[in-house]
Amino acid sequence: MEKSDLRKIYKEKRQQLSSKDIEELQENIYQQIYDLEISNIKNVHVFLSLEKFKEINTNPIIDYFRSQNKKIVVSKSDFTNNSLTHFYLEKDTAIALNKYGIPEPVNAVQVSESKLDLVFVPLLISDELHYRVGYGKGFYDRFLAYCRKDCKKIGLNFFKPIQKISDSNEFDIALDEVIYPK
Ligand SMILES: Nc1nc2c(c(=O)[nH]1)N(C=O)[C@@H](CNc1ccc(C(=O)N[C@@H](CCC(=O)O)C(=O)O)cc1)CN2
Ligand SMILES: Nc1ncnc2c1ncn2[C@@H]1O[C@H](COP(=O)(O)OP(=O)(O)OP(=O)(O)O)[C@@H](O)[C@H]1O
Repeated sequence: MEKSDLRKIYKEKRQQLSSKDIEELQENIYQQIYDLEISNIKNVHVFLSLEKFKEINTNPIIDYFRSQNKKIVVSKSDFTNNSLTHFYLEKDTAIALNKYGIPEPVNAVQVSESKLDLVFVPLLISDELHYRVGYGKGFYDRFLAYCRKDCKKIGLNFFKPIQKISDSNEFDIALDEVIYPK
């Protein structure tokens, strides 16, 4: 199936999840994250959840990596050119919602993509080759292209990958792994 159809279907499927469904699915995903081997990781990039799209709550993920003495990095989105810039999220960093409802850091220290060791990637659906469909603006394809080759890219989703996204293209960067409830 094509990205545009998949985007519609999985946006809708996510909206249909109840709070109870989400709590259970999230817990399963968190447990898999706590089992990751992270001894060589210093800087972890995490997305700050968009409530209107019922994304997984990443706050427990942030708390976990902080408890393991890892530094957290989050992004600000520029919708004029669909690019992301990245900042350290300290315990006292202020967060504000941008006009799309995405939480973003205020007055934080900028970080280059080359410093990132692990990136958690939001997605609507992925396939068995670990390609993904997002909200369709190409933010993450552009961002991941700047990351180091050995930076680990892990997708998070409530839904099991499908067999194949038929129109993946040369810009699409395959993830190393996708965590979904098992
Ligand atoms: N938490 C989180 N942050 C993220 C992403 C994400 O998937 N999740 N993104 C992943 O790439 C980028 C943001 N992508 C977004 C794309 C569209 C809309 C949005 O509100 N779209 C409106 C229509 C907007 C318009 O074009 O005018 C909509 O769908 O209603 C929000 C975020 C960067 N930050
Ligand atoms: N590195 C890039 N350079 C230039 N254009 C790009 C790049 N990556 C993606 N694009 C373009 O961005 C648009 C959206 O890409 P795509 O449909 O793959 O988005 P998506 O992965 O679903 O969205 P997102 O990454 O925002 O969650 C496409 O037209 C694609 O060609």
